[in-house]
Amino acid sequence: MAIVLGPNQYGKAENRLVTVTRDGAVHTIRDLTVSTSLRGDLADTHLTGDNAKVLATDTQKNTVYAFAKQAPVGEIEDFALRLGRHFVSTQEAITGARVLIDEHAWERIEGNDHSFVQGTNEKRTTAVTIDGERAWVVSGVRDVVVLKSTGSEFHGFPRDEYTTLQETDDRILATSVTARWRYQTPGGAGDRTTDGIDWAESFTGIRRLLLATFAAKHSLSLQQTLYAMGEAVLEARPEVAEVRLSMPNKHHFAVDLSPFGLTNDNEVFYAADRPYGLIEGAVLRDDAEDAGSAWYTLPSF
Ligand SMILES: O=c1[nH]c(=O)c2[nH]c(=O)[nH]c2[nH]1
Repeated sequence: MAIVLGPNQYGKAENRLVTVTRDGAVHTIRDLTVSTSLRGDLADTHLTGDNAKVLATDTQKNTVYAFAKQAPVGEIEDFALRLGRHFVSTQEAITGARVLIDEHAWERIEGNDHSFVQGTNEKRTTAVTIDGERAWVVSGVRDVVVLKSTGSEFHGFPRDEYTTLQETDDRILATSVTARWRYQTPGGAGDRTTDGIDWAESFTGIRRLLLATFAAKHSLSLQQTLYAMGEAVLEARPEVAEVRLSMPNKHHFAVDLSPFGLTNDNEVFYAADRPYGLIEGAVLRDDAEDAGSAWYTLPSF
């Protein structure tokens, strides 16, 4: 029996980066959380503590801030690709990189050039993986809290000795959507670029589709809604190979008001925060190109 080093990566997690761009008096801010991880020939540091091949996580952090100064950050996908390719092309021992970016939404306060409000906790995300010459881009959205007050049923499930849940043909359906979608590489599996995609337009279109489908789909289960949301994206967006969704069922229980001599016709609910059903799944094209390392170590999937 021998003990060997398994897969590993290392980097600086959750660098908080805020940029201000000035166009005269009008300021624009960007607010990102950037995590970098490097992979490669890193056995020495693990086995003997020889750090000759270890680009310090502190250096990785500094690179994030220096890059933000040297060129406009642009779309988070482009920024992540630039960072990942930089590490892989400048460090001989580093053969792969993973860059995660979450973008926090700020809205301008009406009528003011330099004041902003964080109106939602929602984040636009990307997870870029570089492996040698290849790049995968998995973008997404997190913490999109949605609720429909009708158009949701849940019945027909098995009843065993522990089942107490009542069947319902009208309930509140609420969830906090985490979605990630894997982009096809335009030239197929051998293509080293994903640079032909309009990331901002794609993000806006996909987000709109996810919300519109949640709203319009009459739901017999959150699982059915999840599949419909992924299917809608794949039907409309040829640039996407696969969609993965994680959707907690934020239960709303009708309160029993009978002790007070009152009826409750689906009007008064207790919004429970835990436990919650956790519904997760992937929807993909059956001819999707191989995912390679696109999802490897990604949180939640
Ligand atoms: O949409 C639902 N899916 C389930 O799997 C489930 N389980 C449960 O208790 N309620 C629900 N609702």
